[in-house]
Amino acid sequence: MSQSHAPAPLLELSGITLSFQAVKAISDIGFAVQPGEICALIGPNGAGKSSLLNVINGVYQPQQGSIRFDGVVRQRMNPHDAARRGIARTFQNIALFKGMSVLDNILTGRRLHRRSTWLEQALRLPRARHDDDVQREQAERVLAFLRIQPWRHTPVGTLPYGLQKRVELGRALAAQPRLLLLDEPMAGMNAQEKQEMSLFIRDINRELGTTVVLIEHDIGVVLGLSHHVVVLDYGRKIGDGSPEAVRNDPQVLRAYLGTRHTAPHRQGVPPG
Ligand SMILES: Nc1ncnc2c1ncn2[C@@H]1O[C@H](COP(=O)(O)OP(=O)(O)OP(=O)(O)O)[C@@H](O)[C@H]1O
Repeated sequence: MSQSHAPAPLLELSGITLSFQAVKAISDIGFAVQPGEICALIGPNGAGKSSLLNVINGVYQPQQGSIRFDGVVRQRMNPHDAARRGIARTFQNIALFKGMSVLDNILTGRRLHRRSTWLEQALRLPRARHDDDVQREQAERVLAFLRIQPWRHTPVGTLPYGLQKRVELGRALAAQPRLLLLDEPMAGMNAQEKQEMSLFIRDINRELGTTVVLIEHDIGVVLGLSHHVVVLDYGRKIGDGSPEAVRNDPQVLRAYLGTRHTAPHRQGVPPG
């Protein structure tokens, strides 16, 4: 007798509830992210999207619920543990070292992969020098992948906004994550920059096999890029499915798509 087994989700949230004193940011939310998918979290301002990313990478501890990542269930995890287990993220407001070069910012994403001790580094021992070479080589790969080599020695703060967002993506990518959390990676970009960023995210997903959870307000981008969409409204999940299913869900249309944000088909990347 043959049995078919669906692959285990890489990430599974169940019953997540998070309150900030009187404000219930997230109420009883559960969903699963399959390995290799791009999952978009959408919803109006204040719906709880960023809070949910902060729960996934351990910045916030939910009062209820559990998170299973890569088969291990946990109630509590700090961002350092999350990073060690393969979860990297970018932030809504760029969080780079503005005075440092692009390369040095990317290298900060390699911190967890260093094998030499601080003493070996301070004494410039051969092991530390070898470690530097390895990290630098990996950083150069990221620069090439995101086509930001021409700016490798440029201080990040002097770059245009769209490039800074790309460097932030690069720093997260340098950690070689299994799960990449992107908080509004295209916020504030013009149509061409959004298109470029969408294509980089797609390449990361397809070529490197990285699973992605992203928050995005531009519905055209979301529908063109993602395999799976989760819709939040007032801290509750009101939709969960393929982009086609979600786009036709009357409850979602009522709460979100038809009213407060860009209509479908207006912008975004062409279908894959
Ligand atoms: N640190 C905090 N302290 C108190 N309340 C918070 C905190 N963070 C978020 N909230 C509240 O939780 C709710 C959800 O906020 P959250 O930022 O997660 O929403 P969002 O969907 O990401 O919104 P946006 O699209 O505007 O970024 C909001 O009512 C917000 O005011």
